[in-house]
Amino acid sequence: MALLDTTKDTQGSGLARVNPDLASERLTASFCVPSLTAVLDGGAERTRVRRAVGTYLQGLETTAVFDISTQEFILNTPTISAMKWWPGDMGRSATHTVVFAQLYIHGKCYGVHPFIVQIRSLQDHSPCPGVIAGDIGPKMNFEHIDNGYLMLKNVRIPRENMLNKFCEVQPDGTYIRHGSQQINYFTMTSLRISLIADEVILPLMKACTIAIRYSVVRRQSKLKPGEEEAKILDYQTQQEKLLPQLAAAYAFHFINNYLHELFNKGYKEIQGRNFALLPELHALSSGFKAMISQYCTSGVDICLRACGGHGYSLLSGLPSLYTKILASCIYEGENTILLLQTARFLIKCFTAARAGQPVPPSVTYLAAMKPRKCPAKDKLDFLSPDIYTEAYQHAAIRLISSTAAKLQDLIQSGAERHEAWNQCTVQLVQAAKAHCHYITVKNFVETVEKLENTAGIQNIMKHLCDLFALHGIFSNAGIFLHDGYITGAQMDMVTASYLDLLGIIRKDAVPLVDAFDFTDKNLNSALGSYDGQVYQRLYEWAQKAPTNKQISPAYEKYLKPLLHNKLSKL
Ligand SMILES: CCCCCCC/C=C/C(=O)SCCNC(=O)CCNC(=O)[C@H](O)C(C)(C)COP(=O)(O)OP(=O)(O)OC[C@H]1O[C@@H](n2cnc3c(N)ncnc32)[C@H](O)[C@@H]1OP(=O)(O)O
Ligand SMILES: Cc1cc2nc3c(=O)[nH]c(=O)nc-3n(C[C@H](O)[C@H](O)[C@H](O)COP(=O)(O)OP(=O)(O)OC[C@H]3O[C@@H](n4cnc5c(N)ncnc54)[C@H](O)[C@@H]3O)c2cc1C
Repeated sequence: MALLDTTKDTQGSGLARVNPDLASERLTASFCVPSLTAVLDGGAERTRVRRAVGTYLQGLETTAVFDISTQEFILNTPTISAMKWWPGDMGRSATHTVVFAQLYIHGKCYGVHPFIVQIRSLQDHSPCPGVIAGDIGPKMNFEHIDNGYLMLKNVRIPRENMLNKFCEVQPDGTYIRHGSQQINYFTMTSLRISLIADEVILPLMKACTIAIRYSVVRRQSKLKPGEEEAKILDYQTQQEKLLPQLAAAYAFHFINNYLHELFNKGYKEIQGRNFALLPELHALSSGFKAMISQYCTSGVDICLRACGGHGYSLLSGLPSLYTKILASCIYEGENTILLLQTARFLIKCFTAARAGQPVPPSVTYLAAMKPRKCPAKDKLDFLSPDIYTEAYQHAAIRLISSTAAKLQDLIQSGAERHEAWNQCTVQLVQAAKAHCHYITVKNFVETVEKLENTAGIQNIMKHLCDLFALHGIFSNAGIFLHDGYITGAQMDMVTASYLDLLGIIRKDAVPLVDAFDFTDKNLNSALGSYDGQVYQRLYEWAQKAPTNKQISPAYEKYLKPLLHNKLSKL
């Protein structure tokens, strides 16, 4: 299946002529767009689940008390502050929902478990007895989804309504668990991974497509006196805004494939009741959901600003991409919380690795004692994947090990573990990000190596990989300079190679976004259509605004009297 429908939808717009700027960009491509699209299409399958939970799961206050006499659970939400807020489709549509609640049997709490609860009548859609549910009101975006609130008052559900694949309550109240407690959180892991492609990477790909196509149509000022106005993408600063975002979109597409592979493997194991992969899967899905959503959200923001005034128009399609993707930094686990989960795993693995114990594959590098200095001698050395991958690995190890040492020191000087942890959280977040950045670069390099049979594609992907890696070093220079692993002189080499790459990738920028294969309908942007007819489309779409179809109501009431001198001059 293609990433998206492949037909370019220029029909219906009445604007079939392709802008010559875009046509020339495509003619000079260094690779074949359909071949690259085919490479991108090798992505993993996606699933989508919806259900209801919030940040501090352990602290959930809604209870499900087992009543042996009736073989039912009785669900209660004790206070307004404990009310569930946000679940999608629950405000006005859903008849049933999965509620996470603390399970109580004979007065003993067994922790958070999922229960199917009917919330509305199947006859007239009215709330079931004891159910208080409604829509949470206006939001920044997501107006198409009725996010809801829910409170339960003595709602009774049959024993069978507890989702019992891994835990069950028998009729006599005996509680049986078939796996780890954490398996109850698995739907979150699954959703975190499955939303990355559609809700996070795709919006960045769309934003890049819009901004890059627009940037070869938009001409402003002159690069050389006497010449015509330059395409804005020919300015180095514009390239430096957009091309790293493009490289990131590719990097994340490939890491998404990596995550899906890991997930499929883990899922298979879990079906066979082997939960060993769960901690690594949780750490990687949390870290990558956070890192990618943060990166892509600022990427979309950069694309919007890079389009100047027209970017701010809703007709560009960019504002709605931004307000939607921003939510991905919050839902399905707020990003800081998730990075701290990754950090928790990293600290444990670091301690184990340094003690010579086995650790999961993604963190075996923590056992390595690495050279203290970057061996690069000139700027071309920084186009060597070994050189920059080592630099990322070194930075991740340094941040993880120094934070582990700080944590240890605080505890040894008498701080309680939770207090020491809180005093390290800023650095823990930084360490988790460095780990994810390192894995992303390493995975990009490995993906490029595997493209050996398609030399043209491999070549351009290598440039993008180099750009992604060097952009990360250039824009986080302090992390690499901190302990002298990279020197100031070497950082100048990084900068030089990084800037060279912008010029190289610039000529392939349009075909690189064409390869994402979005239809015009899908982009819904006056700036980003395939044919590049930006100004005609903007004009046409602006005409359709209701405000252009009627005389301003303010005219009769205010303007006309003013213009006809009938209002007081005071
Ligand atoms: C078209 C539109 C599409 C958009 C759709 C948007 C849909 C959005 C849906 C939602 O937002 S649903 C709500 C999502 N809510 C969350 O994600 C809540 C976030 N909170 C949590 O995930 C957890 O509670 C927590 C904060 C990670 C837990 O922290 P805490 O430290 O309190 O841990 P415990 O609960 O005690 O867990 C201890 C133990 O378990 C490990 N663990 C936590 N989560 C998982 C997991 N998913 N898988 C495996 N293991 C997990 C945790 O790391 C601890 O491990 P140890 O260190 O003790 O070994
Ligand atoms: C568009 C959208 C759709 C949603 N859809 C659903 C849905 O379908 N189902 C559903 O159940 N929920 C849904 N949610 C809710 C969402 O899952 C939560 O909003 C999210 O998990 C964050 O939790 P919170 O709102 O309690 O934030 P909080 O936890 O209150 O976070 C606020 C701030 O406190 C910080 N913070 C909190 N705890 C800690 C800590 N321990 N250490 C350090 N800092 C901390 C956070 O980093 C953040 O900066 C949706 C939310 C949105 C925006």
